[in-house]
Formats: sequence, C-alpha cells, structure tokens
Amino acid sequence: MALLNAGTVSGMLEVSLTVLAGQLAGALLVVYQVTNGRATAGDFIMLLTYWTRFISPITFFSSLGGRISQILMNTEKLLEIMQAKPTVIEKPDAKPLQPVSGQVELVNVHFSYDGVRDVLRGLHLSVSRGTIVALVGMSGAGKSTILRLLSRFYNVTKGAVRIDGQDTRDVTLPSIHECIGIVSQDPFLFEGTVLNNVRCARLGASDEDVYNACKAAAIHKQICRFPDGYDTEVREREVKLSGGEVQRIAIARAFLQNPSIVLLDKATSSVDTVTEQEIQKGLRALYQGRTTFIIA
Ligand SMILES: Nc1ncnc2c1ncn2[C@@H]1O[C@H](COP(=O)(O)OP(=O)(O)OP(=O)(O)O)[C@@H](O)[C@H]1O
Repeated sequence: MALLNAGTVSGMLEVSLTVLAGQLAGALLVVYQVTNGRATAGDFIMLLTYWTRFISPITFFSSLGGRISQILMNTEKLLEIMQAKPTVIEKPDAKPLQPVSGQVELVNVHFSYDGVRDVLRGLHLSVSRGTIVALVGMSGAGKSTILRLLSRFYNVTKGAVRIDGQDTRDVTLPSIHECIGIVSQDPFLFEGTVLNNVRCARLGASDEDVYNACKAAAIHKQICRFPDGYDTEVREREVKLSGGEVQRIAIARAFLQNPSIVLLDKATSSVDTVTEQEIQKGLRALYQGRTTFIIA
C-alpha cells in the first residue's frame, strides 16, 4: 500500500522553496529602499518584525508537512512488517509445552537457510537438565544457528529438536519462548523506564521482583545511582546505559523470566575485561539449576 507518493513530497518542497524565495525577495526590496532613502532604518526593522510574524506560521506548516511524511513512511514500513508471512507457523492442534525441567535433544538435525547450502548436517546432541554446554567452533560453523533452532526461530529441515521429550514443532511458540531465556550479544532496549525494560520479561512481575532480578544480575546498585533510579527513561540515541549495563539488564530479564533453559550468545563479547568479570557474577548465578548453552 503506497501511503506517500512523489507528488505529496514535491508539493511540500514547493511550499518550502516559495517561502524561502519570498523571504529573500522581501529583504532585498527593503534593503534597496533604505539605500535610496525611500525608507528609514526604523521602517526596515518594523517590516522585518511583521515579516517574521507573517512567515513563522507558514514555516511551521511546511515543517509539519515534513513530519507528517516521516510518520507516513514509518507507518508504511510497519504495515509491511505486519503483512510479512512468518516462516514458522504453529500446527492447528499445537499444545503448550508441559512443565519443562530442561532436558534438550537434537536428533539427526539438518538445517539450511536457503534450501541450497546445509549449515547443519546430521547433528546429534543430548543434554540433561542443569548441564552447561559450551558451543565452540569456527566462525560460521553454525553455533548461533543451533540456538535459533532451539528457540524455534526456524524449523529444522530434517530431524527434530525436543525439549523434555516434546518435539518443538508440536507445541505452541509462546510456551517455547517462556521456557527459554536468551542473553544475546546486542540486547534490545525499548523507549521507557529501566523498570519496564526489565519487567517486559514477565509483565505480571511486581517492582520487588524486578529489584531482586536486578540484584541477582549485579546491576541494582548501578540503577539506583541513575538520576531517577528505576524510573530513568531509556531513549533511542540518548545513550544513558553502557554496553555492560545493557548486558546486565538482559541478564536481569532472564532472572525475572526464570526459564529452565538459558541461551547465551556471545553475551560478554562487547564489554571490557573488568565489566566482563562483573557480568560473570550475574551469569554464574543464572546458570544455577538451568540447562545452559553458551557461545563465548
Ligand atoms: N539469516 C541467515 N540467512 C542465511 N544464511 C545465514 C543466516 N544466518 C546465518 N547464516 C549463515 O549460516 C552459517 C552459520 O551461521 P551462524 O551465525 O550460525 O555461525 P556461527 O558459528 O554462530 O558464527 P560466528 O561465530 O561468526 O557468529 C554462516 O555461513 C552464515 O553466513
């Protein structure tokens, strides 16, 4: 659906250019008259004042046009995303995962993103609950792909992924995502308070639950030092949190979610060694009693 056409944009440009040309012509005319003694400097200043008052609403409306066109373009992108077909679809008779202890199996897993090149070929992996698994391999070997398949962001091409013996293709997607906590290399923060940025992991959580999750992730003291504490606003492009702080917010989210399975995808790769040691404190607590997959 095209919400914005070239005519609308060129119309807005036309208005802006006309306003600019008018401003320039008016100023030149008055300068000419003052130079020839047909008008006084006082007349010139008075005219400028009137001119500014006259022109400011026009300038406002022309900039409003620019803002409206930006909103329309964003809406168009949003509609495109909403109309995109998901690659993974639940079966009509999919049921929620039964209570999960954290046992994971990959049985003869084959996977290809494009249907041409195999990224995984016949992978077998059996992981008991509470085990920590480190995935190590060359760049491009398929480590992150394994984590994506565990979360069922993609379906395996052949074979099966099972959680507590249940094939992930037979269960509902939210029930999979509820039992898996992810701490990625580049966690996403949305505009809103720090409190809500952690609470999004479990919407019904109380403020006290959020504080406890942040204490476990070793970020509580830092948040209390922010200007408005937990009510500090996180804004796009207004960097208030360091890379290490953002990582610990992601760890706090995982604590709050309390999943049986934790996936860490290069969770500390973008921070310095001192910050990494701080984060490791939070992570070690997170591993306790959970099946954990780590890409370091
Ligand atoms: N969305 C995608 N579409 C197509 N190919 C992809 C996609 N994501 C990854 N790949 C390809 O799949 C292969 C495995 O990628 P993956 O990210 O799993 O590797 P990795 O072992 O995690 O690598 P690294 O350690 O560098 O992050 C790579 O060759 C990569 O180019």
